[in-house]
Amino acid sequence: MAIANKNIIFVAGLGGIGFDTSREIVKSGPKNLVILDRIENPAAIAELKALNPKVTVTFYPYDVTVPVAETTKLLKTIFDKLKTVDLLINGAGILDDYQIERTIAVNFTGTVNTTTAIMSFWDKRKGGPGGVIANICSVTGFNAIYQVPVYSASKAAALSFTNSLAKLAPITGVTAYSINPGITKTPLVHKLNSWLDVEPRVAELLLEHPTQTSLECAQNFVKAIEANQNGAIWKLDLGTLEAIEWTKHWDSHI
Ligand SMILES: NC(=O)c1ccc[n+]([C@@H]2O[C@H](COP(=O)([O-])OP(=O)(O)OC[C@H]3O[C@@H](n4cnc5c(N)ncnc54)[C@H](O)[C@@H]3O)[C@@H](O)[C@H]2O)c1
Ligand SMILES: CCCCCCO
Repeated sequence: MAIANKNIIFVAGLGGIGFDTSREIVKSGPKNLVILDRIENPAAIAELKALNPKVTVTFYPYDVTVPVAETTKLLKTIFDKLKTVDLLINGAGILDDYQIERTIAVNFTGTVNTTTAIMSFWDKRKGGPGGVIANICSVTGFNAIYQVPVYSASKAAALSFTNSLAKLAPITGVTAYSINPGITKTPLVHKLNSWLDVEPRVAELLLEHPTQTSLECAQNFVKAIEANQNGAIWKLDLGTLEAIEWTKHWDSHI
C-alpha cells in the first residue's frame, strides 16, 4: 500500500515505536493520520503537523480497554469525517507482569476489540469496502521472554488473532499482517516487572544483548506497510525486516 493520500488510524501512535513510526508515515504523505492514544501530547502532534503540512494530523484520546460500543462510537466520528479509512494500526501495549489482567486487556483484548469495532465499517458482507489491519505484536509471540510469561503470551495471542484475520480476508474483505519488533530501545524496555519476581534483572539482562533503535524499527515498519502482504508475519529485529515462515504442526482442514 502506498501511504501517499491514504487515511490511516494509528492506535498508540505517540509511544516510543509509535511516534517514530508516525513521523515516518507523515513523511510519506498520507491524506490523514488519525492518532488514537491514551497519552495526550499536543507538542508531538504539532511536531507531526510541522513535519508535513500537507498531511492532516488529528488526535483523539482513546483507551483500548473501553467497551467495543465506545470504540465503535469513536470510529463513527472518524469515518463521518474521513468517509474512508485505508489502514488501522493497533499498537497499544504494556509490559508489566505484575499487572496480569491489564496486560491481557491492553495487549490482546484491546487489539481484538478495536479490530472488532472497525469491522462494522469495513466488512464486505455488510457492503463495506474492506480495509487493512497492522497489529503490533512482538518477537516474544514467536518465542517467549519466559521471565515475562504474561506479556509474551498476550503477544502470542495477538499474533494468533492476526494470523486468523488474514485467513478470514476472503470472507470479510479485511486483510491483516503482524509487526513483530525485537528488543527496541523505548520507554517500555527500561524497567520492567517479571512475573512473581522470577527475574528482577530481566530488562538489564536483555539490554546486555544487541538491540535496535525505534527509528530503525519505524523505517522498517513503513516498508511493511508499503508491502501490504496479507498474512505476513514481519520480524523487525536489529534493524532488519524479514517475513518469517510460520511452522504448521496441525491443520483444521476447514
Ligand atoms: N520496545 C520493544 O522492545 C518492543 C518489542 C516488541 C513489541 N513491542 C510492542 O510495541 C508497541 C509499542 O511499544 P513501545 O516499546 O513503543 O512502548 P511505549 O510504552 O513507548 O508505547 C506503548 C504505547 O501504547 C499505548 N498504550 C498503553 N496502554 C494503552 C491503552 N490502554 N490504550 C491505548 N493506548 C495504550 C501508550 O500510550 C503508548 O503509545 C507495544 O505494543 C509493545 O508491546 C515493543
Ligand atoms: C526489555 C524487554 C522488552 C521486551 C519487549 C518485547 O516485546
